[in-house]
Amino acid sequence: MISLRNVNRVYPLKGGPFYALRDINLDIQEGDFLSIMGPSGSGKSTLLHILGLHDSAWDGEYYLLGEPVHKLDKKKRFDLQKKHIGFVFQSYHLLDDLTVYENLEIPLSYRDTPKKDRDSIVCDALDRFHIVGKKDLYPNQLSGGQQQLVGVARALVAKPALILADEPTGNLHSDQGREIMQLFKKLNQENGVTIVQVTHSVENASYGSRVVRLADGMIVK
Ligand SMILES: Nc1ncnc2c1ncn2[C@@H]1O[C@H](COP(=O)(O)OP(=O)(O)OP(=O)(O)O)[C@@H](O)[C@H]1O
Repeated sequence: MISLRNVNRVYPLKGGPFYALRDINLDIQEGDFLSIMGPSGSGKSTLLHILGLHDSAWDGEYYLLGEPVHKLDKKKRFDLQKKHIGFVFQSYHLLDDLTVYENLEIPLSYRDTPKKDRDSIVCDALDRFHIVGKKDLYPNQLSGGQQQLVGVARALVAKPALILADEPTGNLHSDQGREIMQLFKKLNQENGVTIVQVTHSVENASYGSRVVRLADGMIVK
């Protein structure tokens, strides 16, 4: 599903070029549940942003679902992202001027889901995440943990083939955190959704099927 070849992410700093990622070669198969681990500053989030097509200032080759991302223009990358990727990023904020319900509807509108089908899909998601009572509230009327739950619900609502998660349980209570990890595991095992998560937590990594470790921007064995 994903193949990175000799990917570098370099920041031109005053003291000289800084390699946030150096010569990354990585293959991720459909149905993998991969955890990216490593010390702070090792390049985990940088890698996830490249995989998620949020960042384009890298060099090397990136194939996603057979598409050569390194050759695609901005519009094609955006289409690929909207169609196939769900994000659970702590920094990937909900839209503040939309209600919980409207936030959940967005990924469906990107995928041209007919309006008549959207309502039942959004209601199912609200139900599944126990946030039915919050549907008309705005993100700033929710606690941090509730916002994160809505973020997870939004990432999953359009059934993406690939889920990218950056510390997906960061703001959640341990029970809620376990619930999210179990849901990820279920989506992975029963629906074949490919998941890549960045985590510092050995417990969270144990839900996945393999770990890639980064150190100083390089994959270490
Ligand atoms: N805009 C930038 N300009 C310069 N250097 C940057 C920039 N963004 C990130 N870096 C550097 O790239 C390196 C990797 O950062 P990244 O956020 O990917 O680390 P991380 O492994 O996700 O860390 P953490 O676990 O603390 O979130 C860090 O040394 C960081 O300082």
